Amino acid sequence: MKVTVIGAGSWGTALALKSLQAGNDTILYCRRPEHATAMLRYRENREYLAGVTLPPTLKISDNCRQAVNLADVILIVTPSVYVRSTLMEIVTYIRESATVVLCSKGIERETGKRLSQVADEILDKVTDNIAILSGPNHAEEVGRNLPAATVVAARRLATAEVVQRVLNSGTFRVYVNEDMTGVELAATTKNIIALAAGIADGMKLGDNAKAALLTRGLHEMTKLGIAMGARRETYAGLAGMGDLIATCMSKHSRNRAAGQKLADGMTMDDIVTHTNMVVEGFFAVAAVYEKAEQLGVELPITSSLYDVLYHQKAPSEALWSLMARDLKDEMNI
Ligand SMILES: NC(=O)C1=CN([C@@H]2O[C@H](COP(=O)(O)OP(=O)(O)OC[C@H]3O[C@@H](n4cnc5c(N)ncnc54)[C@H](O)[C@@H]3O)[C@@H](O)[C@H]2O)C=CC1
Ligand SMILES: O=C(CO)COP(=O)(O)O
Repeated sequence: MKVTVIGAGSWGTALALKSLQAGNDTILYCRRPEHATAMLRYRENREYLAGVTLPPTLKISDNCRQAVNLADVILIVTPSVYVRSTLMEIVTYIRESATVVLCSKGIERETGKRLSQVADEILDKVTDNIAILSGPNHAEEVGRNLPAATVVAARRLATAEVVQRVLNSGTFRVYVNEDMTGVELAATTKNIIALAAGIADGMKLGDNAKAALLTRGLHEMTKLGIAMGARRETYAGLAGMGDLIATCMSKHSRNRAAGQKLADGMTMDDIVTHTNMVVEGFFAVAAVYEKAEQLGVELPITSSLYDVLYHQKAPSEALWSLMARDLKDEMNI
């Protein structure tokens, strides 16, 4: 198959390598010509995935039309805030009925739409073969060929199965799932819990507190998912519990690291200024908080983070407010 990856950040680069390994003719499209030139010169993405060699068979291009025009499968791997503008840019070049796979983790803040809904809106006349890819997948490990599993969701199983066959290889096991809503929302909300996990690490709250946070975090993720039409079981899968564990425990997670910096007293603006990498949780907290308010769903951890990020509440104060909430039945949704 001809596969084009849009977005040469760390995850786009790792996915392009997986596609190549699975035997596809693969192009990594890069928006900035100077970044494409550097990757071609060094055969390495020094800016976002240093230390991983890009084989000569991986095509690197800064020509959007050429990269998109002939592709059977297009992976969109930009930060979620750029998914709409990226789709608007490529829509005129996409082949009819091509498969478009959204690999970003987030929802659109302005509209509260899931990324697949944004894609439906923009690609309406071109293709309805739209899929979502998510799972416990840090680019630093996938790019170094360590074994990993992921899940692809689509409205029609056949669409997800195309992507499964295209990306599966000996080191990257691809599952399918028909619950697009659940996979997308789990991918978005686990980043919020990872920020909180980073705060817990930064405050040295211990393993018991972190385990409680992940468990109640998964409950909160599931609660929002069910309110928005997701299946509960998806949250026990790779995109739910799997990615929650990977992101909350990993030294690679930018969201967890950002939480740790919040606990050390840095503000969200300071953190964003000091990194070229995306911290999706920052966008997700605001987008999910607003969505939950509209739906009347109570999300205590998300609301606490909203106060920390947007109302300068001290993380310690947010923690003690969470501990002092009304007593509950664990299983109440
Ligand atoms: N890094 C990882 O391990 C994983 C990341 N993801 C998701 O993939 C998405 C992309 O993340 P990363 O590859 O980590 O990004 P990154 O933080 O490594 O790189 C930032 C990316 O943003 C792009 N960018 C900056 N300004 C842009 C604009 N105006 N328009 C389009 N693109 C622009 C850059 O070219 C670069 O590709 C995110 O939604 C992230 O949550 C998902 C799984 C794993
Ligand atoms: O989604 C990811 C791992 O599955 C990447 O997480 P971070 O953005 O926190 O690094």
